[in-house]
Amino acid sequence: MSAAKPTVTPMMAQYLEIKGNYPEALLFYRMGDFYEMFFDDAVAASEALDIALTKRGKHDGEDIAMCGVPHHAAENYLLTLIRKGFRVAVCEQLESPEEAKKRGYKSVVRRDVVRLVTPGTLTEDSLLEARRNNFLAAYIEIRDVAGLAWLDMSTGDFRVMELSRVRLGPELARLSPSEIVFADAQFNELAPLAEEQGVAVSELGKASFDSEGAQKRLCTFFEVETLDAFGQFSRAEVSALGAVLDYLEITQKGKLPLLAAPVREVAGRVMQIDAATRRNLELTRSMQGARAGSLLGAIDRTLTAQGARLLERRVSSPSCDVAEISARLDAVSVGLADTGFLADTRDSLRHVPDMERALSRLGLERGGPRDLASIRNGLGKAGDIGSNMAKLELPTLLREAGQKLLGHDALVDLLDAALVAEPPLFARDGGFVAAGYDEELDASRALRDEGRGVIAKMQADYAADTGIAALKIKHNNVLGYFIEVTATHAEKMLGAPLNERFKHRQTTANQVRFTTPELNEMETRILNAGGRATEIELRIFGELRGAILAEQEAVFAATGALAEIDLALGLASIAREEDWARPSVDMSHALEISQGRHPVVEQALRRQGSTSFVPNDCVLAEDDQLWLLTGPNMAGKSTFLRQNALIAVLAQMGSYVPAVAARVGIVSQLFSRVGASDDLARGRSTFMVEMVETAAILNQADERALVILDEIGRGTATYDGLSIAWATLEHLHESNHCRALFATHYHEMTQLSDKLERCSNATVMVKEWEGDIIFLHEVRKGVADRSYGVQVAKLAGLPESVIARARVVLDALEKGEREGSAKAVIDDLPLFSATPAPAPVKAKESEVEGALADVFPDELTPREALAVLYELKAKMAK
Ligand SMILES: Nc1ncnc2c1ncn2[C@@H]1O[C@H](COP(=O)(O)OP(=O)(O)OP(=O)(O)O)[C@@H](O)[C@H]1O
Repeated sequence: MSAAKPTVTPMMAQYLEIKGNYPEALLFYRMGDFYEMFFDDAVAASEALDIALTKRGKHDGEDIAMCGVPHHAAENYLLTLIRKGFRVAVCEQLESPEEAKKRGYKSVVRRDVVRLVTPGTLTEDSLLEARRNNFLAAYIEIRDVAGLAWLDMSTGDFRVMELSRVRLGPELARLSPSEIVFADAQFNELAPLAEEQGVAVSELGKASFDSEGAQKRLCTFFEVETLDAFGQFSRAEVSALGAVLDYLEITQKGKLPLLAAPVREVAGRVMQIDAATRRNLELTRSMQGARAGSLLGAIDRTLTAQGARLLERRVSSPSCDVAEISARLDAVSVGLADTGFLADTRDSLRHVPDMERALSRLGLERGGPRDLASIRNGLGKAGDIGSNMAKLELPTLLREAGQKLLGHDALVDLLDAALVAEPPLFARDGGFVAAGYDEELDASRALRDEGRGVIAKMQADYAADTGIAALKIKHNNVLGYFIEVTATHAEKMLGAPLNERFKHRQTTANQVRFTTPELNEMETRILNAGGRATEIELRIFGELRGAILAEQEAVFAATGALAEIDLALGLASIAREEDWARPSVDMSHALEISQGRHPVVEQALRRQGSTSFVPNDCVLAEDDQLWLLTGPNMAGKSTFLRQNALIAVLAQMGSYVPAVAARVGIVSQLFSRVGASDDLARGRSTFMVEMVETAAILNQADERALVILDEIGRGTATYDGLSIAWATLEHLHESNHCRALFATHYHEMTQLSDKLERCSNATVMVKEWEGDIIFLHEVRKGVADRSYGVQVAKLAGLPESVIARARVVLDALEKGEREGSAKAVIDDLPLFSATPAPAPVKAKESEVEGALADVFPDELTPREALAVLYELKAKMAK
């Protein structure tokens, strides 16, 4: 007796075979109008998507878990799954069930995966953030050299650079790709580096990274004999570029997007900023991870998605090239000088859609009629902007950008003539080609619409002939057109003489359905006309798409130019709104900022309606490179430190800066560290993190570096901390020779300025008034007299008894220090409870308080209340 053979249905066999090729991904298996998932995929997806888990048949005697999502709503589900870290293999039906049946009664519909959806390979607007690039990267180490290539598939931007392992983290922080691909042999070692920064990791076999294969792949793709046409690439760079391309081939199943020729980025061309510094300075994300509250959020006045993406790239990668920076600044200055140009151009930019992404979807055969319309509208506006710019005297960057906007008239005219104003999303629905564009289409549409009119007339005639007023002609996908009456009229319709004319088709619970030969004939005519219309529209869609793709390079150039113009004018707008100044950028070692402000804090203070921001100077020069900043807590030390770093970033990205004047000698590396910030996620103690980060600075900072250190050393015991801070400052001065701003609470360190010739002291001023402190937020050369920590604690609402006790302990400690033995004095201190609470310092009653004491609000009329308010305000002003 043989054991019952496990039965696998042909469909399940097909499923298992396809799934076997994509073990890492969830398989979306198309069945009719649904994508179904089975087995473990179903369990994982139902949990991630919060949808019902059901069963379908058995496999090896076990129930098969199943869940599904409707095909038309798949994008939303895909988004959720990708966000939750899944990859999804989309498996479609490649033929209709009828076609399958022709091959034999039991044939299963042919299916295969048409696309592997991963975080780095998205192109749909609904799956992407419009204002951010979505990069896919590949990294490979070949001996001591590594190559990093990255690509935004939705815009076609393709870049590569050579680097060493230590630079991988900082570069990932700069680019923040969504996904990175490593070679399988290096995967385990490298994946944690990327995952630490929230980048999804994927692996590819050795062959994908093989430099010879990669070279061939790239040449074939770009249709060139050798890559030299694009520049000189090292082996590692070619490998990384080739791997990106291979990953696209694998995930897109051969349908490759439009890619710009690869551009080599040279190390040293942009300011190096590591991950911790980016976080700390909140360049593109605030500490909470949002765009709002970051430098990027505060300065973004761009109006197009492509402009916003360019802005983020610029903020992330400030330039080190003086000529490039000046060219960008020239462009911004035009926007400030010519307000008419600024306003007109920005009005047009407001209507420019995301052409970059529309173009890449069209390239991938994923586009729809709206993408055609985006190109039409975008190029149309581009033409307006371009011809306006052609009339003006403009600096090089804007002049060249303006030229790229022109010359698209033929394409715009074609699209204008062919498309309706607001086309539908999907080509298959038809209705996007404008009337009058194609004669045959117009004729088919007329026939189809006429047919619909004839049906309406038929319904009226049948109702009259049968005497059944409620008779209707309806349509569904199963029966096509049919005549429907309620069950109450069934007898009449089924009996003579009507049964001669009306053929019964279906009886449902409440209705009976019929047809007639005339109706059948009409239906065929309508279907043919409708089908023909759709066919023609799809053909026209293909032609329009072809016409756009034939000019893809010029269209890409136009989108790039629009981004550049939008960015320059966006920066001009913020400079105007916030009264910023044009920085002078040169190759000196200066950082001279006159009346600088912190762009984000200044805006926040204004929003809160509190005091206005106090501007401050910072003058670092060849002979005064290090400022040691002391001052009470809350005085504004951190704000001052950061604002100077941000001004350097802004200046070098080509923006005006929040200051009255600024001179920035190119900063090649920017470091910013704050003492004792927690990094529990990485499992390192606070102090350890602080030291690891400080070590990185001391080992790397060169003469062009700008280093911002905020209370380094505070994470450990006082004397250890002081010693480390001391030695760090000495090292910066003696070995790194870089510019640095160093904030500390260790007043002992202020003596260092006597010893270190290029180091000086600065302090943030406060005023003491009747036992309280008033923050002036003014930075001056000199030394803070003390910390005022106790006063700040009082402001924070520490209990009065604790404040009093702290004062006593502080006095004793200071006295001990003066007398050389803190311990002896502390031993003499009476215990907490024994300390008599000193009488609270009674502040003198102010004039306003005196006047207020005499006011009884309940007895005032509104007018009197207003008068009192004016009076009080006048007293305050005295
Ligand atoms: N120049 C300024 N003008 C107006 N307000 C300021 C200025 N600088 C700082 N502030 C305000 O003071 C607050 C404290 O500033 P900041 O955190 O820089 O102080 P700090 O000296 O670094 O304090 P701590 O030593 O406690 O870290 C800020 O949140 C800001 O609202």
